[in-house]
Amino acid sequence: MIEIKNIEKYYANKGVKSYILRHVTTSIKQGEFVSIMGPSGAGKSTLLNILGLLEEPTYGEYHFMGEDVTAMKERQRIELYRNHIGFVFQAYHLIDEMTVAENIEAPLLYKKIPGSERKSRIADVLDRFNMVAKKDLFPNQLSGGQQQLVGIARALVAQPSIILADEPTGNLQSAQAEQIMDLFKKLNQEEGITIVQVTHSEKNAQYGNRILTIEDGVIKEDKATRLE
Ligand SMILES: Nc1ncnc2c1ncn2[C@@H]1O[C@H](COP(=O)(O)OP(=O)(O)OP(=O)(O)O)[C@@H](O)[C@H]1O
Repeated sequence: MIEIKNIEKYYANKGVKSYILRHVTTSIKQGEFVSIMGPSGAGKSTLLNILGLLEEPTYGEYHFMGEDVTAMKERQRIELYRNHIGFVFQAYHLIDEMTVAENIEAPLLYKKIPGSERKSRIADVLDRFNMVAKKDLFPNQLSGGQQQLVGIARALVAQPSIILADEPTGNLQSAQAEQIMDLFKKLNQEEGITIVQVTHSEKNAQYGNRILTIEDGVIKEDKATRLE
């Protein structure tokens, strides 16, 4: 599903290049649940953003679902993102002026899904996440865990092939974090949705099947998680 080869990313400042990622080569198959770990500043979010088509690498090849992303025009990349990628952010990134239902609806409007289908898809995810009673509330009327559930519902409603999550439980208390991780595991195991998350938590990483460790922009280790 994902193949990256020799990805490099640097920022040039006054002629001096600071490398964020160097020679990153890996592949992720459909149905995997991968955790990206490593010290602060190692380049984890940068890699996730590149995988999620939110940032471009300076060099290297990226094939997403068989398509050469680096050769694409911006419009094509946006289209690919809308059709296949659900991104979940640590700080939720919900729109404060929109209700829960409206936030969840937003990606469907971009995809030009007709009104009746939008309604039924929103009803489905609200039901599934036990949030029907909260649908007309605004994000600031919800707990952090509930806001992240809305963030995940918004990512899922567009029926993505992959969910990319950047420290999805970073702002949550442990009980809420466990609920989110259980949900990811279920989505992965029961619905076959590919998941890639950045996490600082070894415990969260164990929910997945593989851990990629990045240090100083380089993949240091690529191993399977403990079998349960
Ligand atoms: N626009 C930019 N210009 C210059 N440097 C940048 C820019 N964006 C990110 N960086 C640098 O890239 C490095 C890697 O950042 P990144 O957010 O990918 O790390 P991370 O491993 O996710 O860290 P954390 O765990 O703290 O979130 C950091 O040192 C950061 O300062």
